[in-house]
Amino acid sequence: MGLLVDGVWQEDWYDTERTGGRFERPETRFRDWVTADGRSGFPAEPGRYHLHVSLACPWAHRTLILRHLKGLEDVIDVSVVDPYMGEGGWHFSNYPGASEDRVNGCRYLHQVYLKARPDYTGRVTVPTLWDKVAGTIVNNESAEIVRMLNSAFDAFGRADRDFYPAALREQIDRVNAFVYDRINNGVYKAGFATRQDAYEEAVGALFAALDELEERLSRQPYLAGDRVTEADWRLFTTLVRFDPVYVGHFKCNVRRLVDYPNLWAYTRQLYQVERVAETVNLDHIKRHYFTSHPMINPTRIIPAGPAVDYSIPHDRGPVPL
Ligand SMILES: N[C@@H](CCC(=O)N[C@@H](CS)C(=O)NCC(=O)O)C(=O)O
Repeated sequence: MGLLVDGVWQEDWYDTERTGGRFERPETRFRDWVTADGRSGFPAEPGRYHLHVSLACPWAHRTLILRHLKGLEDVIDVSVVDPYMGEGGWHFSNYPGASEDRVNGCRYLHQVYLKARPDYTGRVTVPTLWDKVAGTIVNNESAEIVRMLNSAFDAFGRADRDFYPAALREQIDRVNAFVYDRINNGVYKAGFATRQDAYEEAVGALFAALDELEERLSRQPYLAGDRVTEADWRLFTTLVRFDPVYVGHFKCNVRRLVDYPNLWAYTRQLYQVERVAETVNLDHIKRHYFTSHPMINPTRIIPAGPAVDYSIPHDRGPVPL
């Protein structure tokens, strides 16, 4: 666990002392865009871009789901890091489900960052979108990568599927902001808090938000209305980790996902969409969280349960894509 400072790797965790025990997520640094017309300098082309992901990571998981649903598996290839993030940070290995770095042959993800920017200062995170032609990271912000996958590669993928439709953008942006702050990042704010009041603030906001969405999903099928959008996939990757990891490891235990009838059925509904289940690797998910945060789980023991069956039928109907 650590970060790069002026191109040098340092073992260091987030300094929550500075922020009253609160976890504050730093801004991501690589923010260029792949576009269909290439005016950004990064034209969409099959085989040119590569994703470095962790199957454990909810942010990277969003990009894998969009890549799959947009039919881009043969257009954008992927390298998968080992679930254990220890000294040196994320690394590539032959652990089942992980891979080598298929583009640069690096052992550590931080070496990929250094190839892009030799004097880089900042965290070394997944996902990253790598450009093989320019030899650099285009973007390492999942929310933006998801948007690129949704439209920039339409000449090569499922242009008929749109998860950010113009008519719903305002609703999507609004619900994304709420879900990001209170739920996606909310579980991290609870889990990485180092003071009681910071934890209580985060966990209270998290469960108030889940209660609100539980009620919303009793009235409408998806977060932005009648059709599934990126907002749903962004929430899904946190919900699918909730009972196996966040309830215990991040102390988000006021209620479990399975205690929310609508959210639980909705999670199963999204899980059961064509081959989305293949993007969910519970071994990587549990192994990563329980072994990589020794300040939370110093024994690194991975709990045996809970048994959560996402394939149980639900009554919310098939998802129109
Ligand atoms: N804002 C980024 C966050 C990505 C992120 O924090 N990924 C985590 C894994 S779940 C990571 O790589 N953490 C390593 C670190 O913070 O050192 C995004 O959405 O892409």
